[in-house]
Amino acid sequence: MAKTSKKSKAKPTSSYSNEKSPPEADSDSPESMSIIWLVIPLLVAVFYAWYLQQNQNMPAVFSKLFKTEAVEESDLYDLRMLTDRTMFDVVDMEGKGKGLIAVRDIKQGELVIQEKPILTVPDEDIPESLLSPILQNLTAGQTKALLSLSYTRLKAAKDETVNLNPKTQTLHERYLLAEGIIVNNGVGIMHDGQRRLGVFPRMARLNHACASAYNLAYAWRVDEEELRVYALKDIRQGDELLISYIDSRRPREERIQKLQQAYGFACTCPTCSLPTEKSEHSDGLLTQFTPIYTNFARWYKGLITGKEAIKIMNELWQLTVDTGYVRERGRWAQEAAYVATVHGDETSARQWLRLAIKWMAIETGDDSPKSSNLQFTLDNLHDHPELASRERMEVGGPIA
Ligand SMILES: C[S@@+](CC[C@H](N)C(=O)[O-])C[C@H]1O[C@@H](n2cnc3c(N)ncnc32)[C@H](O)[C@@H]1O
Repeated sequence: MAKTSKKSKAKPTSSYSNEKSPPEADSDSPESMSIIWLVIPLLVAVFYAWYLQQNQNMPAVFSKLFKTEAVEESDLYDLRMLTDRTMFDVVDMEGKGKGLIAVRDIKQGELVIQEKPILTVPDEDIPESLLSPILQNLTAGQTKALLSLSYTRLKAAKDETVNLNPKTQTLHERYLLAEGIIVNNGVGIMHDGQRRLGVFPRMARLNHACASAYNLAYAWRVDEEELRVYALKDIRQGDELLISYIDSRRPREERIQKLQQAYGFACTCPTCSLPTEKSEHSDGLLTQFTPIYTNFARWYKGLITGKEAIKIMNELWQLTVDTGYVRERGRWAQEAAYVATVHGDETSARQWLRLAIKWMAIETGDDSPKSSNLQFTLDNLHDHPELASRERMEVGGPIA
């Protein structure tokens, strides 16, 4: 290459006709050396760019230069494309693999992720006969997205070694790898009235935190068949985006055991990392949720009055303040509104309904069926079929 370019280079014409042309420069001449010094860095740059491309680390703007038609489709699920980087980025987190970090402040109730599953399977044991055909029907991009996700266990036989290289593995090995990934990343959803596990490549990068430490809530939209993830709290730029994989209203030891069992990791979230005394205090509060709610629920059986039920609901609400666990507020306010409605206390019912609408919108979006139903109830309270259907009583509104 160096020689060709040198030969084609225009030489200065001599003004003396009898002057001989200088001999061709050989490869050790200063001219050819300078070209080599240009070519080597160029080759290194091209190789480095190729390497970044292969390892999904290349900034999106440069990656476009290297795209072929085949890569275009798979890039739909490529990590770079999964985030527009205006809200969050995918980064390596110490001890947790990858995770999502807010690249700007995110307001409580903001929609963070909206995503359709790349595959769904029944929420039970996933046999090879069921999964293999599903895997074969995935596009190249979906396969790439699926196989890039994390797993902690593979269903391989005791002495079986599994080739993890997607390019050379057998269909059986592909099944084992995909099964492990689905178990680790699948999200429970409803489809045609059946409980299934869906894989959502963006959502799958969200790490877990317990109790007050997570800042996102997710909701499945049955009609749209897509997952929505909302900010449960205001999130600051640089904070990790976190959801809860389990019901974390239980003592630390139980939470850690459950996460280890189901997802194969020892939780190191801020709630699980509290010093012993603080952790015991936190456990004491978290374990009060269930008995307090059970006490409230006695109203449904007529075992306590509406006034007593609302008093208990206010205790429950106070517990959400004390623990920072706010995940169920929408539903609990809705239940309190129902108590007030049934006892004909319209003023309290409206107060609870407004609170329920606020929290349901934060948790599931203001256009969700749950939010719309609550708004409908508020707008049509007079026509509620159960209005004042039990003894009329001033039950009381929210104290918070
Ligand atoms: C659904 S994936 C989350 C994204 C994952 N970190 C990745 O790199 O793709 C679940 C896995 O993330 C890791 N993980 C999630 N939350 C964690 C936590 N609080 N502490 C330690 N590891 C965690 C565990 O390896 C877990 O099996």
